[in-house]
Amino acid sequence: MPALTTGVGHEPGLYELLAALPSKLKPHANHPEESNFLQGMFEEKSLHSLNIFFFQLSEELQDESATREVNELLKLLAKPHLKVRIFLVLKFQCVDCDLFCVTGLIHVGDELKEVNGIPVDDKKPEEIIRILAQSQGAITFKVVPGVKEDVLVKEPKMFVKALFDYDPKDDKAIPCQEAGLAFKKGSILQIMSQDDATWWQAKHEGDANPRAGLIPSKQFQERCEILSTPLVFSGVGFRRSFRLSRKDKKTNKSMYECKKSAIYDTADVPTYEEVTKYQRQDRAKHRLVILVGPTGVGLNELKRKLLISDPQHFSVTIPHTSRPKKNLENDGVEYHFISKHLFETDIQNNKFIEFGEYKGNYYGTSLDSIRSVLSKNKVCLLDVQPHTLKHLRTAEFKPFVVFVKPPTIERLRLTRMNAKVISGKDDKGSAKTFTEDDFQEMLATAQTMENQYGHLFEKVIVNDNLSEAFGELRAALKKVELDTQWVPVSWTHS
Ligand SMILES: Nc1ncnc2c1ncn2[C@@H]1O[C@H](COP(=O)(O)OP(=O)(O)OP(=O)(O)O)[C@@H](O)[C@H]1O
Repeated sequence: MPALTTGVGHEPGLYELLAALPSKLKPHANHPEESNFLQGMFEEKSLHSLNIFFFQLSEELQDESATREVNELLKLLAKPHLKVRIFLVLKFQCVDCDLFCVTGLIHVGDELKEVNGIPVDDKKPEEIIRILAQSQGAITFKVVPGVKEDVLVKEPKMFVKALFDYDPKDDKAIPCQEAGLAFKKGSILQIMSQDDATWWQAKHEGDANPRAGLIPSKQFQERCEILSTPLVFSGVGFRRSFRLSRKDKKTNKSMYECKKSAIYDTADVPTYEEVTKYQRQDRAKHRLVILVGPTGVGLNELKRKLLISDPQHFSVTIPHTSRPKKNLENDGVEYHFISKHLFETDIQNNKFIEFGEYKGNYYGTSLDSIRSVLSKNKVCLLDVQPHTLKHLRTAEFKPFVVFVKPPTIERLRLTRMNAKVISGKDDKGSAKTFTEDDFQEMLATAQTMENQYGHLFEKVIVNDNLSEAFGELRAALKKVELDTQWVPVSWTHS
C-alpha cells in the first residue's frame, strides 16, 4: 500500500507535501512525459488554492449514495489497529478548475486508499500517476490518516481562548473559506490538530457538531497581524493616569501623571491563549476584580455602589503616599504614609503596580495593598490603566477584568447632564460639568482601549443607565465567584 512519506522526523503540511511530491514520485515515473506531467501538476497555481472540505465519517455513513465507501470504511474500521484513527474522509476542491479531490490536511504517513474511486492499495506509485494523468475534471483521493499513537486514545484536550475575531469569509489566505471556522474574541476553541504549520483544525468548545474547521495557526496569525499593523505611537492618551482608591472624594481624581507609557506593545500580538477550567474552592482567595475604562465613564461610581451594597464582601486598596500626613488622617486608613526615600526604593523594587507624582509627592498602589485585601477573604476592587493589566495577570491574582464602556454620545449628553467630572486640568482638581470635548475624548479613549486591550477584557459593561450597569456588574461578579471559568493554564499551575 503506498504511503505518503518523506524524510524521517519531518512532517510537512499540505503545501510542503504538495511541493515535495514531484521529486518524491519522480523516480517512479517510467517516461519523461509522466515526470513532466507531475511537475506541471504540482506547480499548478490552482492546486495551491485548493478548497478543503471535511466530511465526518458519520456523515458519510448516513449518505446512502456512498455505499461502496461505507463498506470500505467499515472494513477498515474493523481492523483493530485502524479503529480509532479512521475518522475523516476529507475532500478538497480546486476553485479554478473545479477539480474535486479527496484528502484532508495530508500528512506524512497517511495512506492513499483510492484515486477517483479506484482502489490503489496494491498499486505502485507509477500506476497511480498514470491514473492521475488520465483523469479529466474531478480527481478524488481517499486517504486514511496515518498512525499517531498520542491521538489514538483520546481526543486532543487543548483549549484556547481566541484573542481576535476571525471570519474565514474575510480571509483571502485560507485555502477554503467553507472549511474555515468563524469565531469571536473570547471564544473558547478546542484545538483538534496543530499538525499543519499554517492552518490548525478546531471546533467551538461544547459544540455538539464534531466537525472541525480550519483556523489560522498562532504563528501564522502573529505574522499576519504584525505585517498588517502599522506601529502607531498614538497621541490619544489615557488622560486619567491612574486612580487611587482613596475614600477622600476631593483627591480621588485625576491629579497624577502616570510614569508609565501607554504605547502599544507590539510584542504581544493577540492570537490564542491556552486556557483551562477553573473553579474557585470555598476557602480560596477571590479573583481580583479590575475595572478599566476612560476617565469619567463611571468607574468610581460603580465601585462606590459595590462597596455600599456589601461592605463585608467588597473592599478597595489603600494607596501609599510620600506627602506628610494631615491632622485628621490616620496612617493605613486614608493612605500608608511613607518617606520619599522609601517610596523611591519601593519603586525600584517593583512594589507598585501604578504610581505617580503630584506637587512633588508620590502616590501609588502597591501589590501588597492588593494582597492585604485578598488575604481578608474579600473581593478587591481595583481600577487601573489597561497597560498595567499584563503585570497583574498572574496565578496569584487571577484578575477578572471588566471594561466599562461609555454609551453613545447622544446617551452621554442625556444621562450625564447633571453629572460632574473632576477636572485634572486646573490645579484644584475641582468638579465641573462634562463638556462636549469630555464626551468626545471619553469615546475616543474607550475605542483606543478596546482596540489595544480588548482581548484582555472578560466582561464589557456599557454604563448607560447607572443602576442597570451596576446590576450587570453585580451579576457578573456573582457568576465569577460561583461558576467555573476558563482561565490561562499558567494560572492553575502553582
Ligand atoms: N450611568 C451614569 N449616568 C449618569 N451619571 C453617571 C453615570 N455614571 C457615572 N456618572 C457620573 O459621572 C461622573 C463621573 O463618574 P466617576 O467619577 O465614577 O467616573 P470615573 O470613571 O471614576 O472617572 P475619573 O477617572 O475621572 O475618576 C460622576 O458625577 C458620576 O456620578
